[in-house]
This record gives sequence, C-alpha cells and structure tokens, in this order.
Amino acid sequence: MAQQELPQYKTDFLHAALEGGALRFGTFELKSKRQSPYFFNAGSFFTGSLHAAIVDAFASTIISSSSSSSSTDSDNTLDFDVIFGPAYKGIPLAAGVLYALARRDPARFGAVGYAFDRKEAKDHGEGGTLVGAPLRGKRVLVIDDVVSSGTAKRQAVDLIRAAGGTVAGIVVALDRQETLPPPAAGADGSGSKSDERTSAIGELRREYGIPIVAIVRLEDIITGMRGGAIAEDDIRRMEEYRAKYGASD
Ligand SMILES: O=P(O)(O)OC[C@H]1O[C@H](OP(=O)(O)OP(=O)(O)O)[C@H](O)[C@@H]1O
Ligand SMILES: O=C(O)c1cc(=O)[nH]c(=O)[nH]1
Repeated sequence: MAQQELPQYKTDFLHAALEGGALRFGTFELKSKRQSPYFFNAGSFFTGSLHAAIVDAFASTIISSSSSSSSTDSDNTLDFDVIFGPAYKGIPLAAGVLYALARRDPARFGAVGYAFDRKEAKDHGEGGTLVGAPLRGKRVLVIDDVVSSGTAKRQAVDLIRAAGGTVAGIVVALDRQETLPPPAAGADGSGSKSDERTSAIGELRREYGIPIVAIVRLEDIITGMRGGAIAEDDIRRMEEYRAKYGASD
C-alpha cells in the first residue's frame, strides 16, 4: 500500500480495513440509493486483531484532534468525561476506544466513563434506555462507525441532552465527504438544496457547533490506495464518484 503523506495511524487503519474485508471496492448501493465504488463495513472488525486496529485508530484520532491545533477536521479540541456509543455498532466501539485511551494515558483517561443506549427500553431490573456512566452534567463524546444521513447522530445528541449531558463532539471511522441527496420530490424543502454541496457531517457541524472528526475521509482512502494497493480502475472510479458527489464542506 502506498504510504504517501498520510499519518501512520491512518495508513495502519486502511491496511487493516482492506486486509480484513471491511473496505471493499466494486459497486455498492448506499442507504441513499447511490451506487458507490467503495463500501466500508465496520461490522467486519470482529476479530481481536481487527477490533484492536479500529479502536487504536479511534484513540489516535482523538488524541491527535485533542492536541493538535492544526487538525484539518476541526478547529476545536475534544475534551470529554464520557464516551457514548449509540446502539448497536457504537457500543463495542465506545468500550474498546475507552480501553485503548486508558491504556495509553491512564492519568488523562482512566476516570473517563463509557455509556450506551438500548434500542428498546428495558422494563424490569434497573430499567430504562441508558446504560453505563451517568451523563448529567458531563461532556459526552459520541463514537460511531459512519455518518450517512446524520439521523442516528441527531438521536444520540437528543438522548444525551435529555439525560442532562452536553455533547463534546462526534468521532466516526469514515467521513465519506459526499453531498446529502436532494430532498425527494414533493418534500417540504428541508435538507440540502441541490445546488449546494453540503455533507451530512457539515450539516451536523453547523447545527450543533461541535467538532466532528473521522479516522479517515474519502480523500485519505484515495491517497492511501494509490500505488498498487487496489486496481487503478477502482481509483479512477472513486475519483469520478468524488467529482460527482463530493461535498465542499
Ligand atoms: O443516521 P446516521 O447518523 O447517518 O448514521 C447511520 C447509522 O446507521 C447505522 O446504524 P443503525 O442505526 O442502522 O444501527 P446499527 O448500529 O444497529 O447498525 C450505521 O451503523 C450508522 O451508525
Ligand atoms: O451510506 C451508507 O449507507 C454507508 C456507506 C458506507 O460506506 N458504509 C456504511 O455502513 N453505510
């Protein structure tokens, strides 16, 4: 795989995703119904080695976003008391990322908690929807696999706020850097306008005013895959896809 200018943790993550089959090239239909030349499936990080690779990459992203004022993804730093993983795929990520952070810097992250939600409220025992660290009065960092439309992230923000917490930021594995699909014909006009090249992550940033960062973005995948990691034709198809659907924010 070409190393180029990517930070080592991004290269390592891309390598693990490719080797583990989490990052694939071909033709895939997205939730938006677009035909994409690549697909990222966070559910494929299911072995010990792959789980370690993704949570380590999240930990590196969080630490570099917190300590570097030159972060390209955000001007803000990430300060938080609790890591929150939305059900379901966010749950093992939140727990694993906190473990990776606490191992690297116990003084800084040893007292940070983790929490997650249930998709269906439990009606016996301790009951409720939230599990883990209390959120009241806490700065909460949301960890999840991808942003597609942003709906799941908005639900997580609402849940955290309703529990008395404030959202410190959102960290995802992949920012696809693509425009939101235009509103369906007959819709009320909400969502992105077709002449704007806004992404779901861009809209979330503007709406909440919080840092939203990703381990890798589409441009990192294109950079990291050049030089023989995948077929030149797949690179060309990703560049065409970026030219057609790439967001400007
Ligand atoms: O709506 P967005 O914020 O763009 O995010 C899309 C989310 O949808 C999927 O999760 P889903 O809610 O389907 O649950 P899962 O984790 O159980 O797959 C996926 O894992 C993303 O987290
Ligand atoms: O947009 C999507 O539906 C989507 C894209 C992607 O790369 N991975 C994913 O899980 N969902």
